[in-house]
Amino acid sequence: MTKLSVNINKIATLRNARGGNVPDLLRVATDIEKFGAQGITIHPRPDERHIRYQDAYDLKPIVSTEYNIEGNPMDNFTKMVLEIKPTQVTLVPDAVDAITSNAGWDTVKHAAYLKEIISEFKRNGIRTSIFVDPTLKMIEGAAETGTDRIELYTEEFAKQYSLGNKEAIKPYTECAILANKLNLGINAGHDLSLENIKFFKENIPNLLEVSIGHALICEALYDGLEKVISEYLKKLS
Ligand SMILES: CC(=O)[C@@H](O)[C@H](O)COP(=O)(O)O
Ligand SMILES: NCC(=O)COP(=O)(O)O
Repeated sequence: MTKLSVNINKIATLRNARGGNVPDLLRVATDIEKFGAQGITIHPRPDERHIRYQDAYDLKPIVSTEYNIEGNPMDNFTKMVLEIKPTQVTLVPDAVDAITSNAGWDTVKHAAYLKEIISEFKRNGIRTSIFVDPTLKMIEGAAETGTDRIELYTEEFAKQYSLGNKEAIKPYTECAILANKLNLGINAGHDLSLENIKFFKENIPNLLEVSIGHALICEALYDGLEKVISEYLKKLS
């Protein structure tokens, strides 16, 4: 089974548009879990344009499934994660002003840095995952860092799949096979959707978790969160 972790960044975007507390992020997180999702993901960014650092703290006692916090491990992010101790931290090499995540780690170039920060999170009982492009060299490098898992960056797959190019799954499958050999757990995310998730899952051996936000919230505008989450769960079972 592959776990569904719902990224609630977009709920915070909507809330922040008016400055009040509608929609209530904590209530939505609770409902998402009630509807069967097995995790909640947030990706606070330095400008706090959607998830605020305070949200990350407020969600801790609310999330009863897996709590996944994503971000670039700059000092204030690392301090926050070490205080909150979520189930998992996913390290993403975002630029401060990135509109959204747009690249995985160079796990070879940043090996020493990643090793150090990963061991610090693991010492504190937090599972680690690092965001990577689907290239074998980056998977080998990831294994050297000591991370528990990788998160395959799926934007290119999603883009090609929507154009009808199913061959685009190939590098992801090859990386997953290697990751399995190297005992790395496999997560995936970015632009996954109801349209592409089943095919992606079927081609990735031992896919442990997907984090999905943008498409899922957009789909929920039409069909509602409960129905959409149950459709994802069916496709991931
Ligand atoms: C790590 C990743 O793939 C991103 O999709 C991210 O978590 C979403 O962030 P935004 O909601 O800020 O685009
Ligand atoms: N890690 C990916 C994530 O949390 C959600 O990405 P997206 O579905 O908003 O593209």
